[in-house]
Amino acid sequence: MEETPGSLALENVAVGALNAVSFSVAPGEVVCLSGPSGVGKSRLLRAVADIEAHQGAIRLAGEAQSSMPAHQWRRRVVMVPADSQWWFDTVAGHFDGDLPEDDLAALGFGPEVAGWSVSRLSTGERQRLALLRAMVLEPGVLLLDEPTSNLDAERARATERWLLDRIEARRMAVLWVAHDAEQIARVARRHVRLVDHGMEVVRECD
Ligand SMILES: Nc1ncnc2c1ncn2[C@@H]1O[C@H](COP(=O)(O)OP(=O)(O)OP(=O)(O)O)[C@@H](O)[C@H]1O
Repeated sequence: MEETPGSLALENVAVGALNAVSFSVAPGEVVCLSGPSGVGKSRLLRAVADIEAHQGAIRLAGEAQSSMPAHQWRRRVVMVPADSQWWFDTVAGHFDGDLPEDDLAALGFGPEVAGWSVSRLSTGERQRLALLRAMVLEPGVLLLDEPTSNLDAERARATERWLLDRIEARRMAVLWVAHDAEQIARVARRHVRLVDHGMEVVRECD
């Protein structure tokens, strides 16, 4: 398999009912993952994040997941699940240091959001703040599980632009689960569709 230096590579990964999933994602590239409900998209992301048991090889910049302590892998490979978890009372408690104001503004927040109680956040607010929380960690790989699913169309487009801008600037390799064909066409040049027990590459441009 062709592998760009620094890329995320999956080779014959098997998790749950999925088998033989092989592809790679270059730094700064977004690859979309789609497929019917229950096919295993979230489980595949969890396998890449090293939080779900799986078979096959997963490498980042040539280093195997299996050769690295999990906490070290998870510093470099960060997942934003569809339902984010929050542990502290306030938004600020989940960030080291100040929340970056330009990112907050791009996501539709003012600086006061830092002091907000997590319990008051709407689903869409939680979703956007979970994306920011992951982004400020500056991982090498970002795993996004339907990152705009709880947002209205206008906010979804603004969040999508912010994500693409930061992904390109920080050269992250990104796996992005999406259902909307128009969003997939906007954000990714490559699209991997998971099907019963495996995968097919739907679209690949140079
Ligand atoms: N820990 C687990 N053990 C056994 N089966 C599981 C586990 N987690 C998920 N599953 C099952 O594996 C299948 C794939 O789940 P997954 O959450 O990856 O689907 P998905 O493709 O992300 O679906 P959706 O689009 O609905 O979110 C489902 O049938 C689910 O019930």
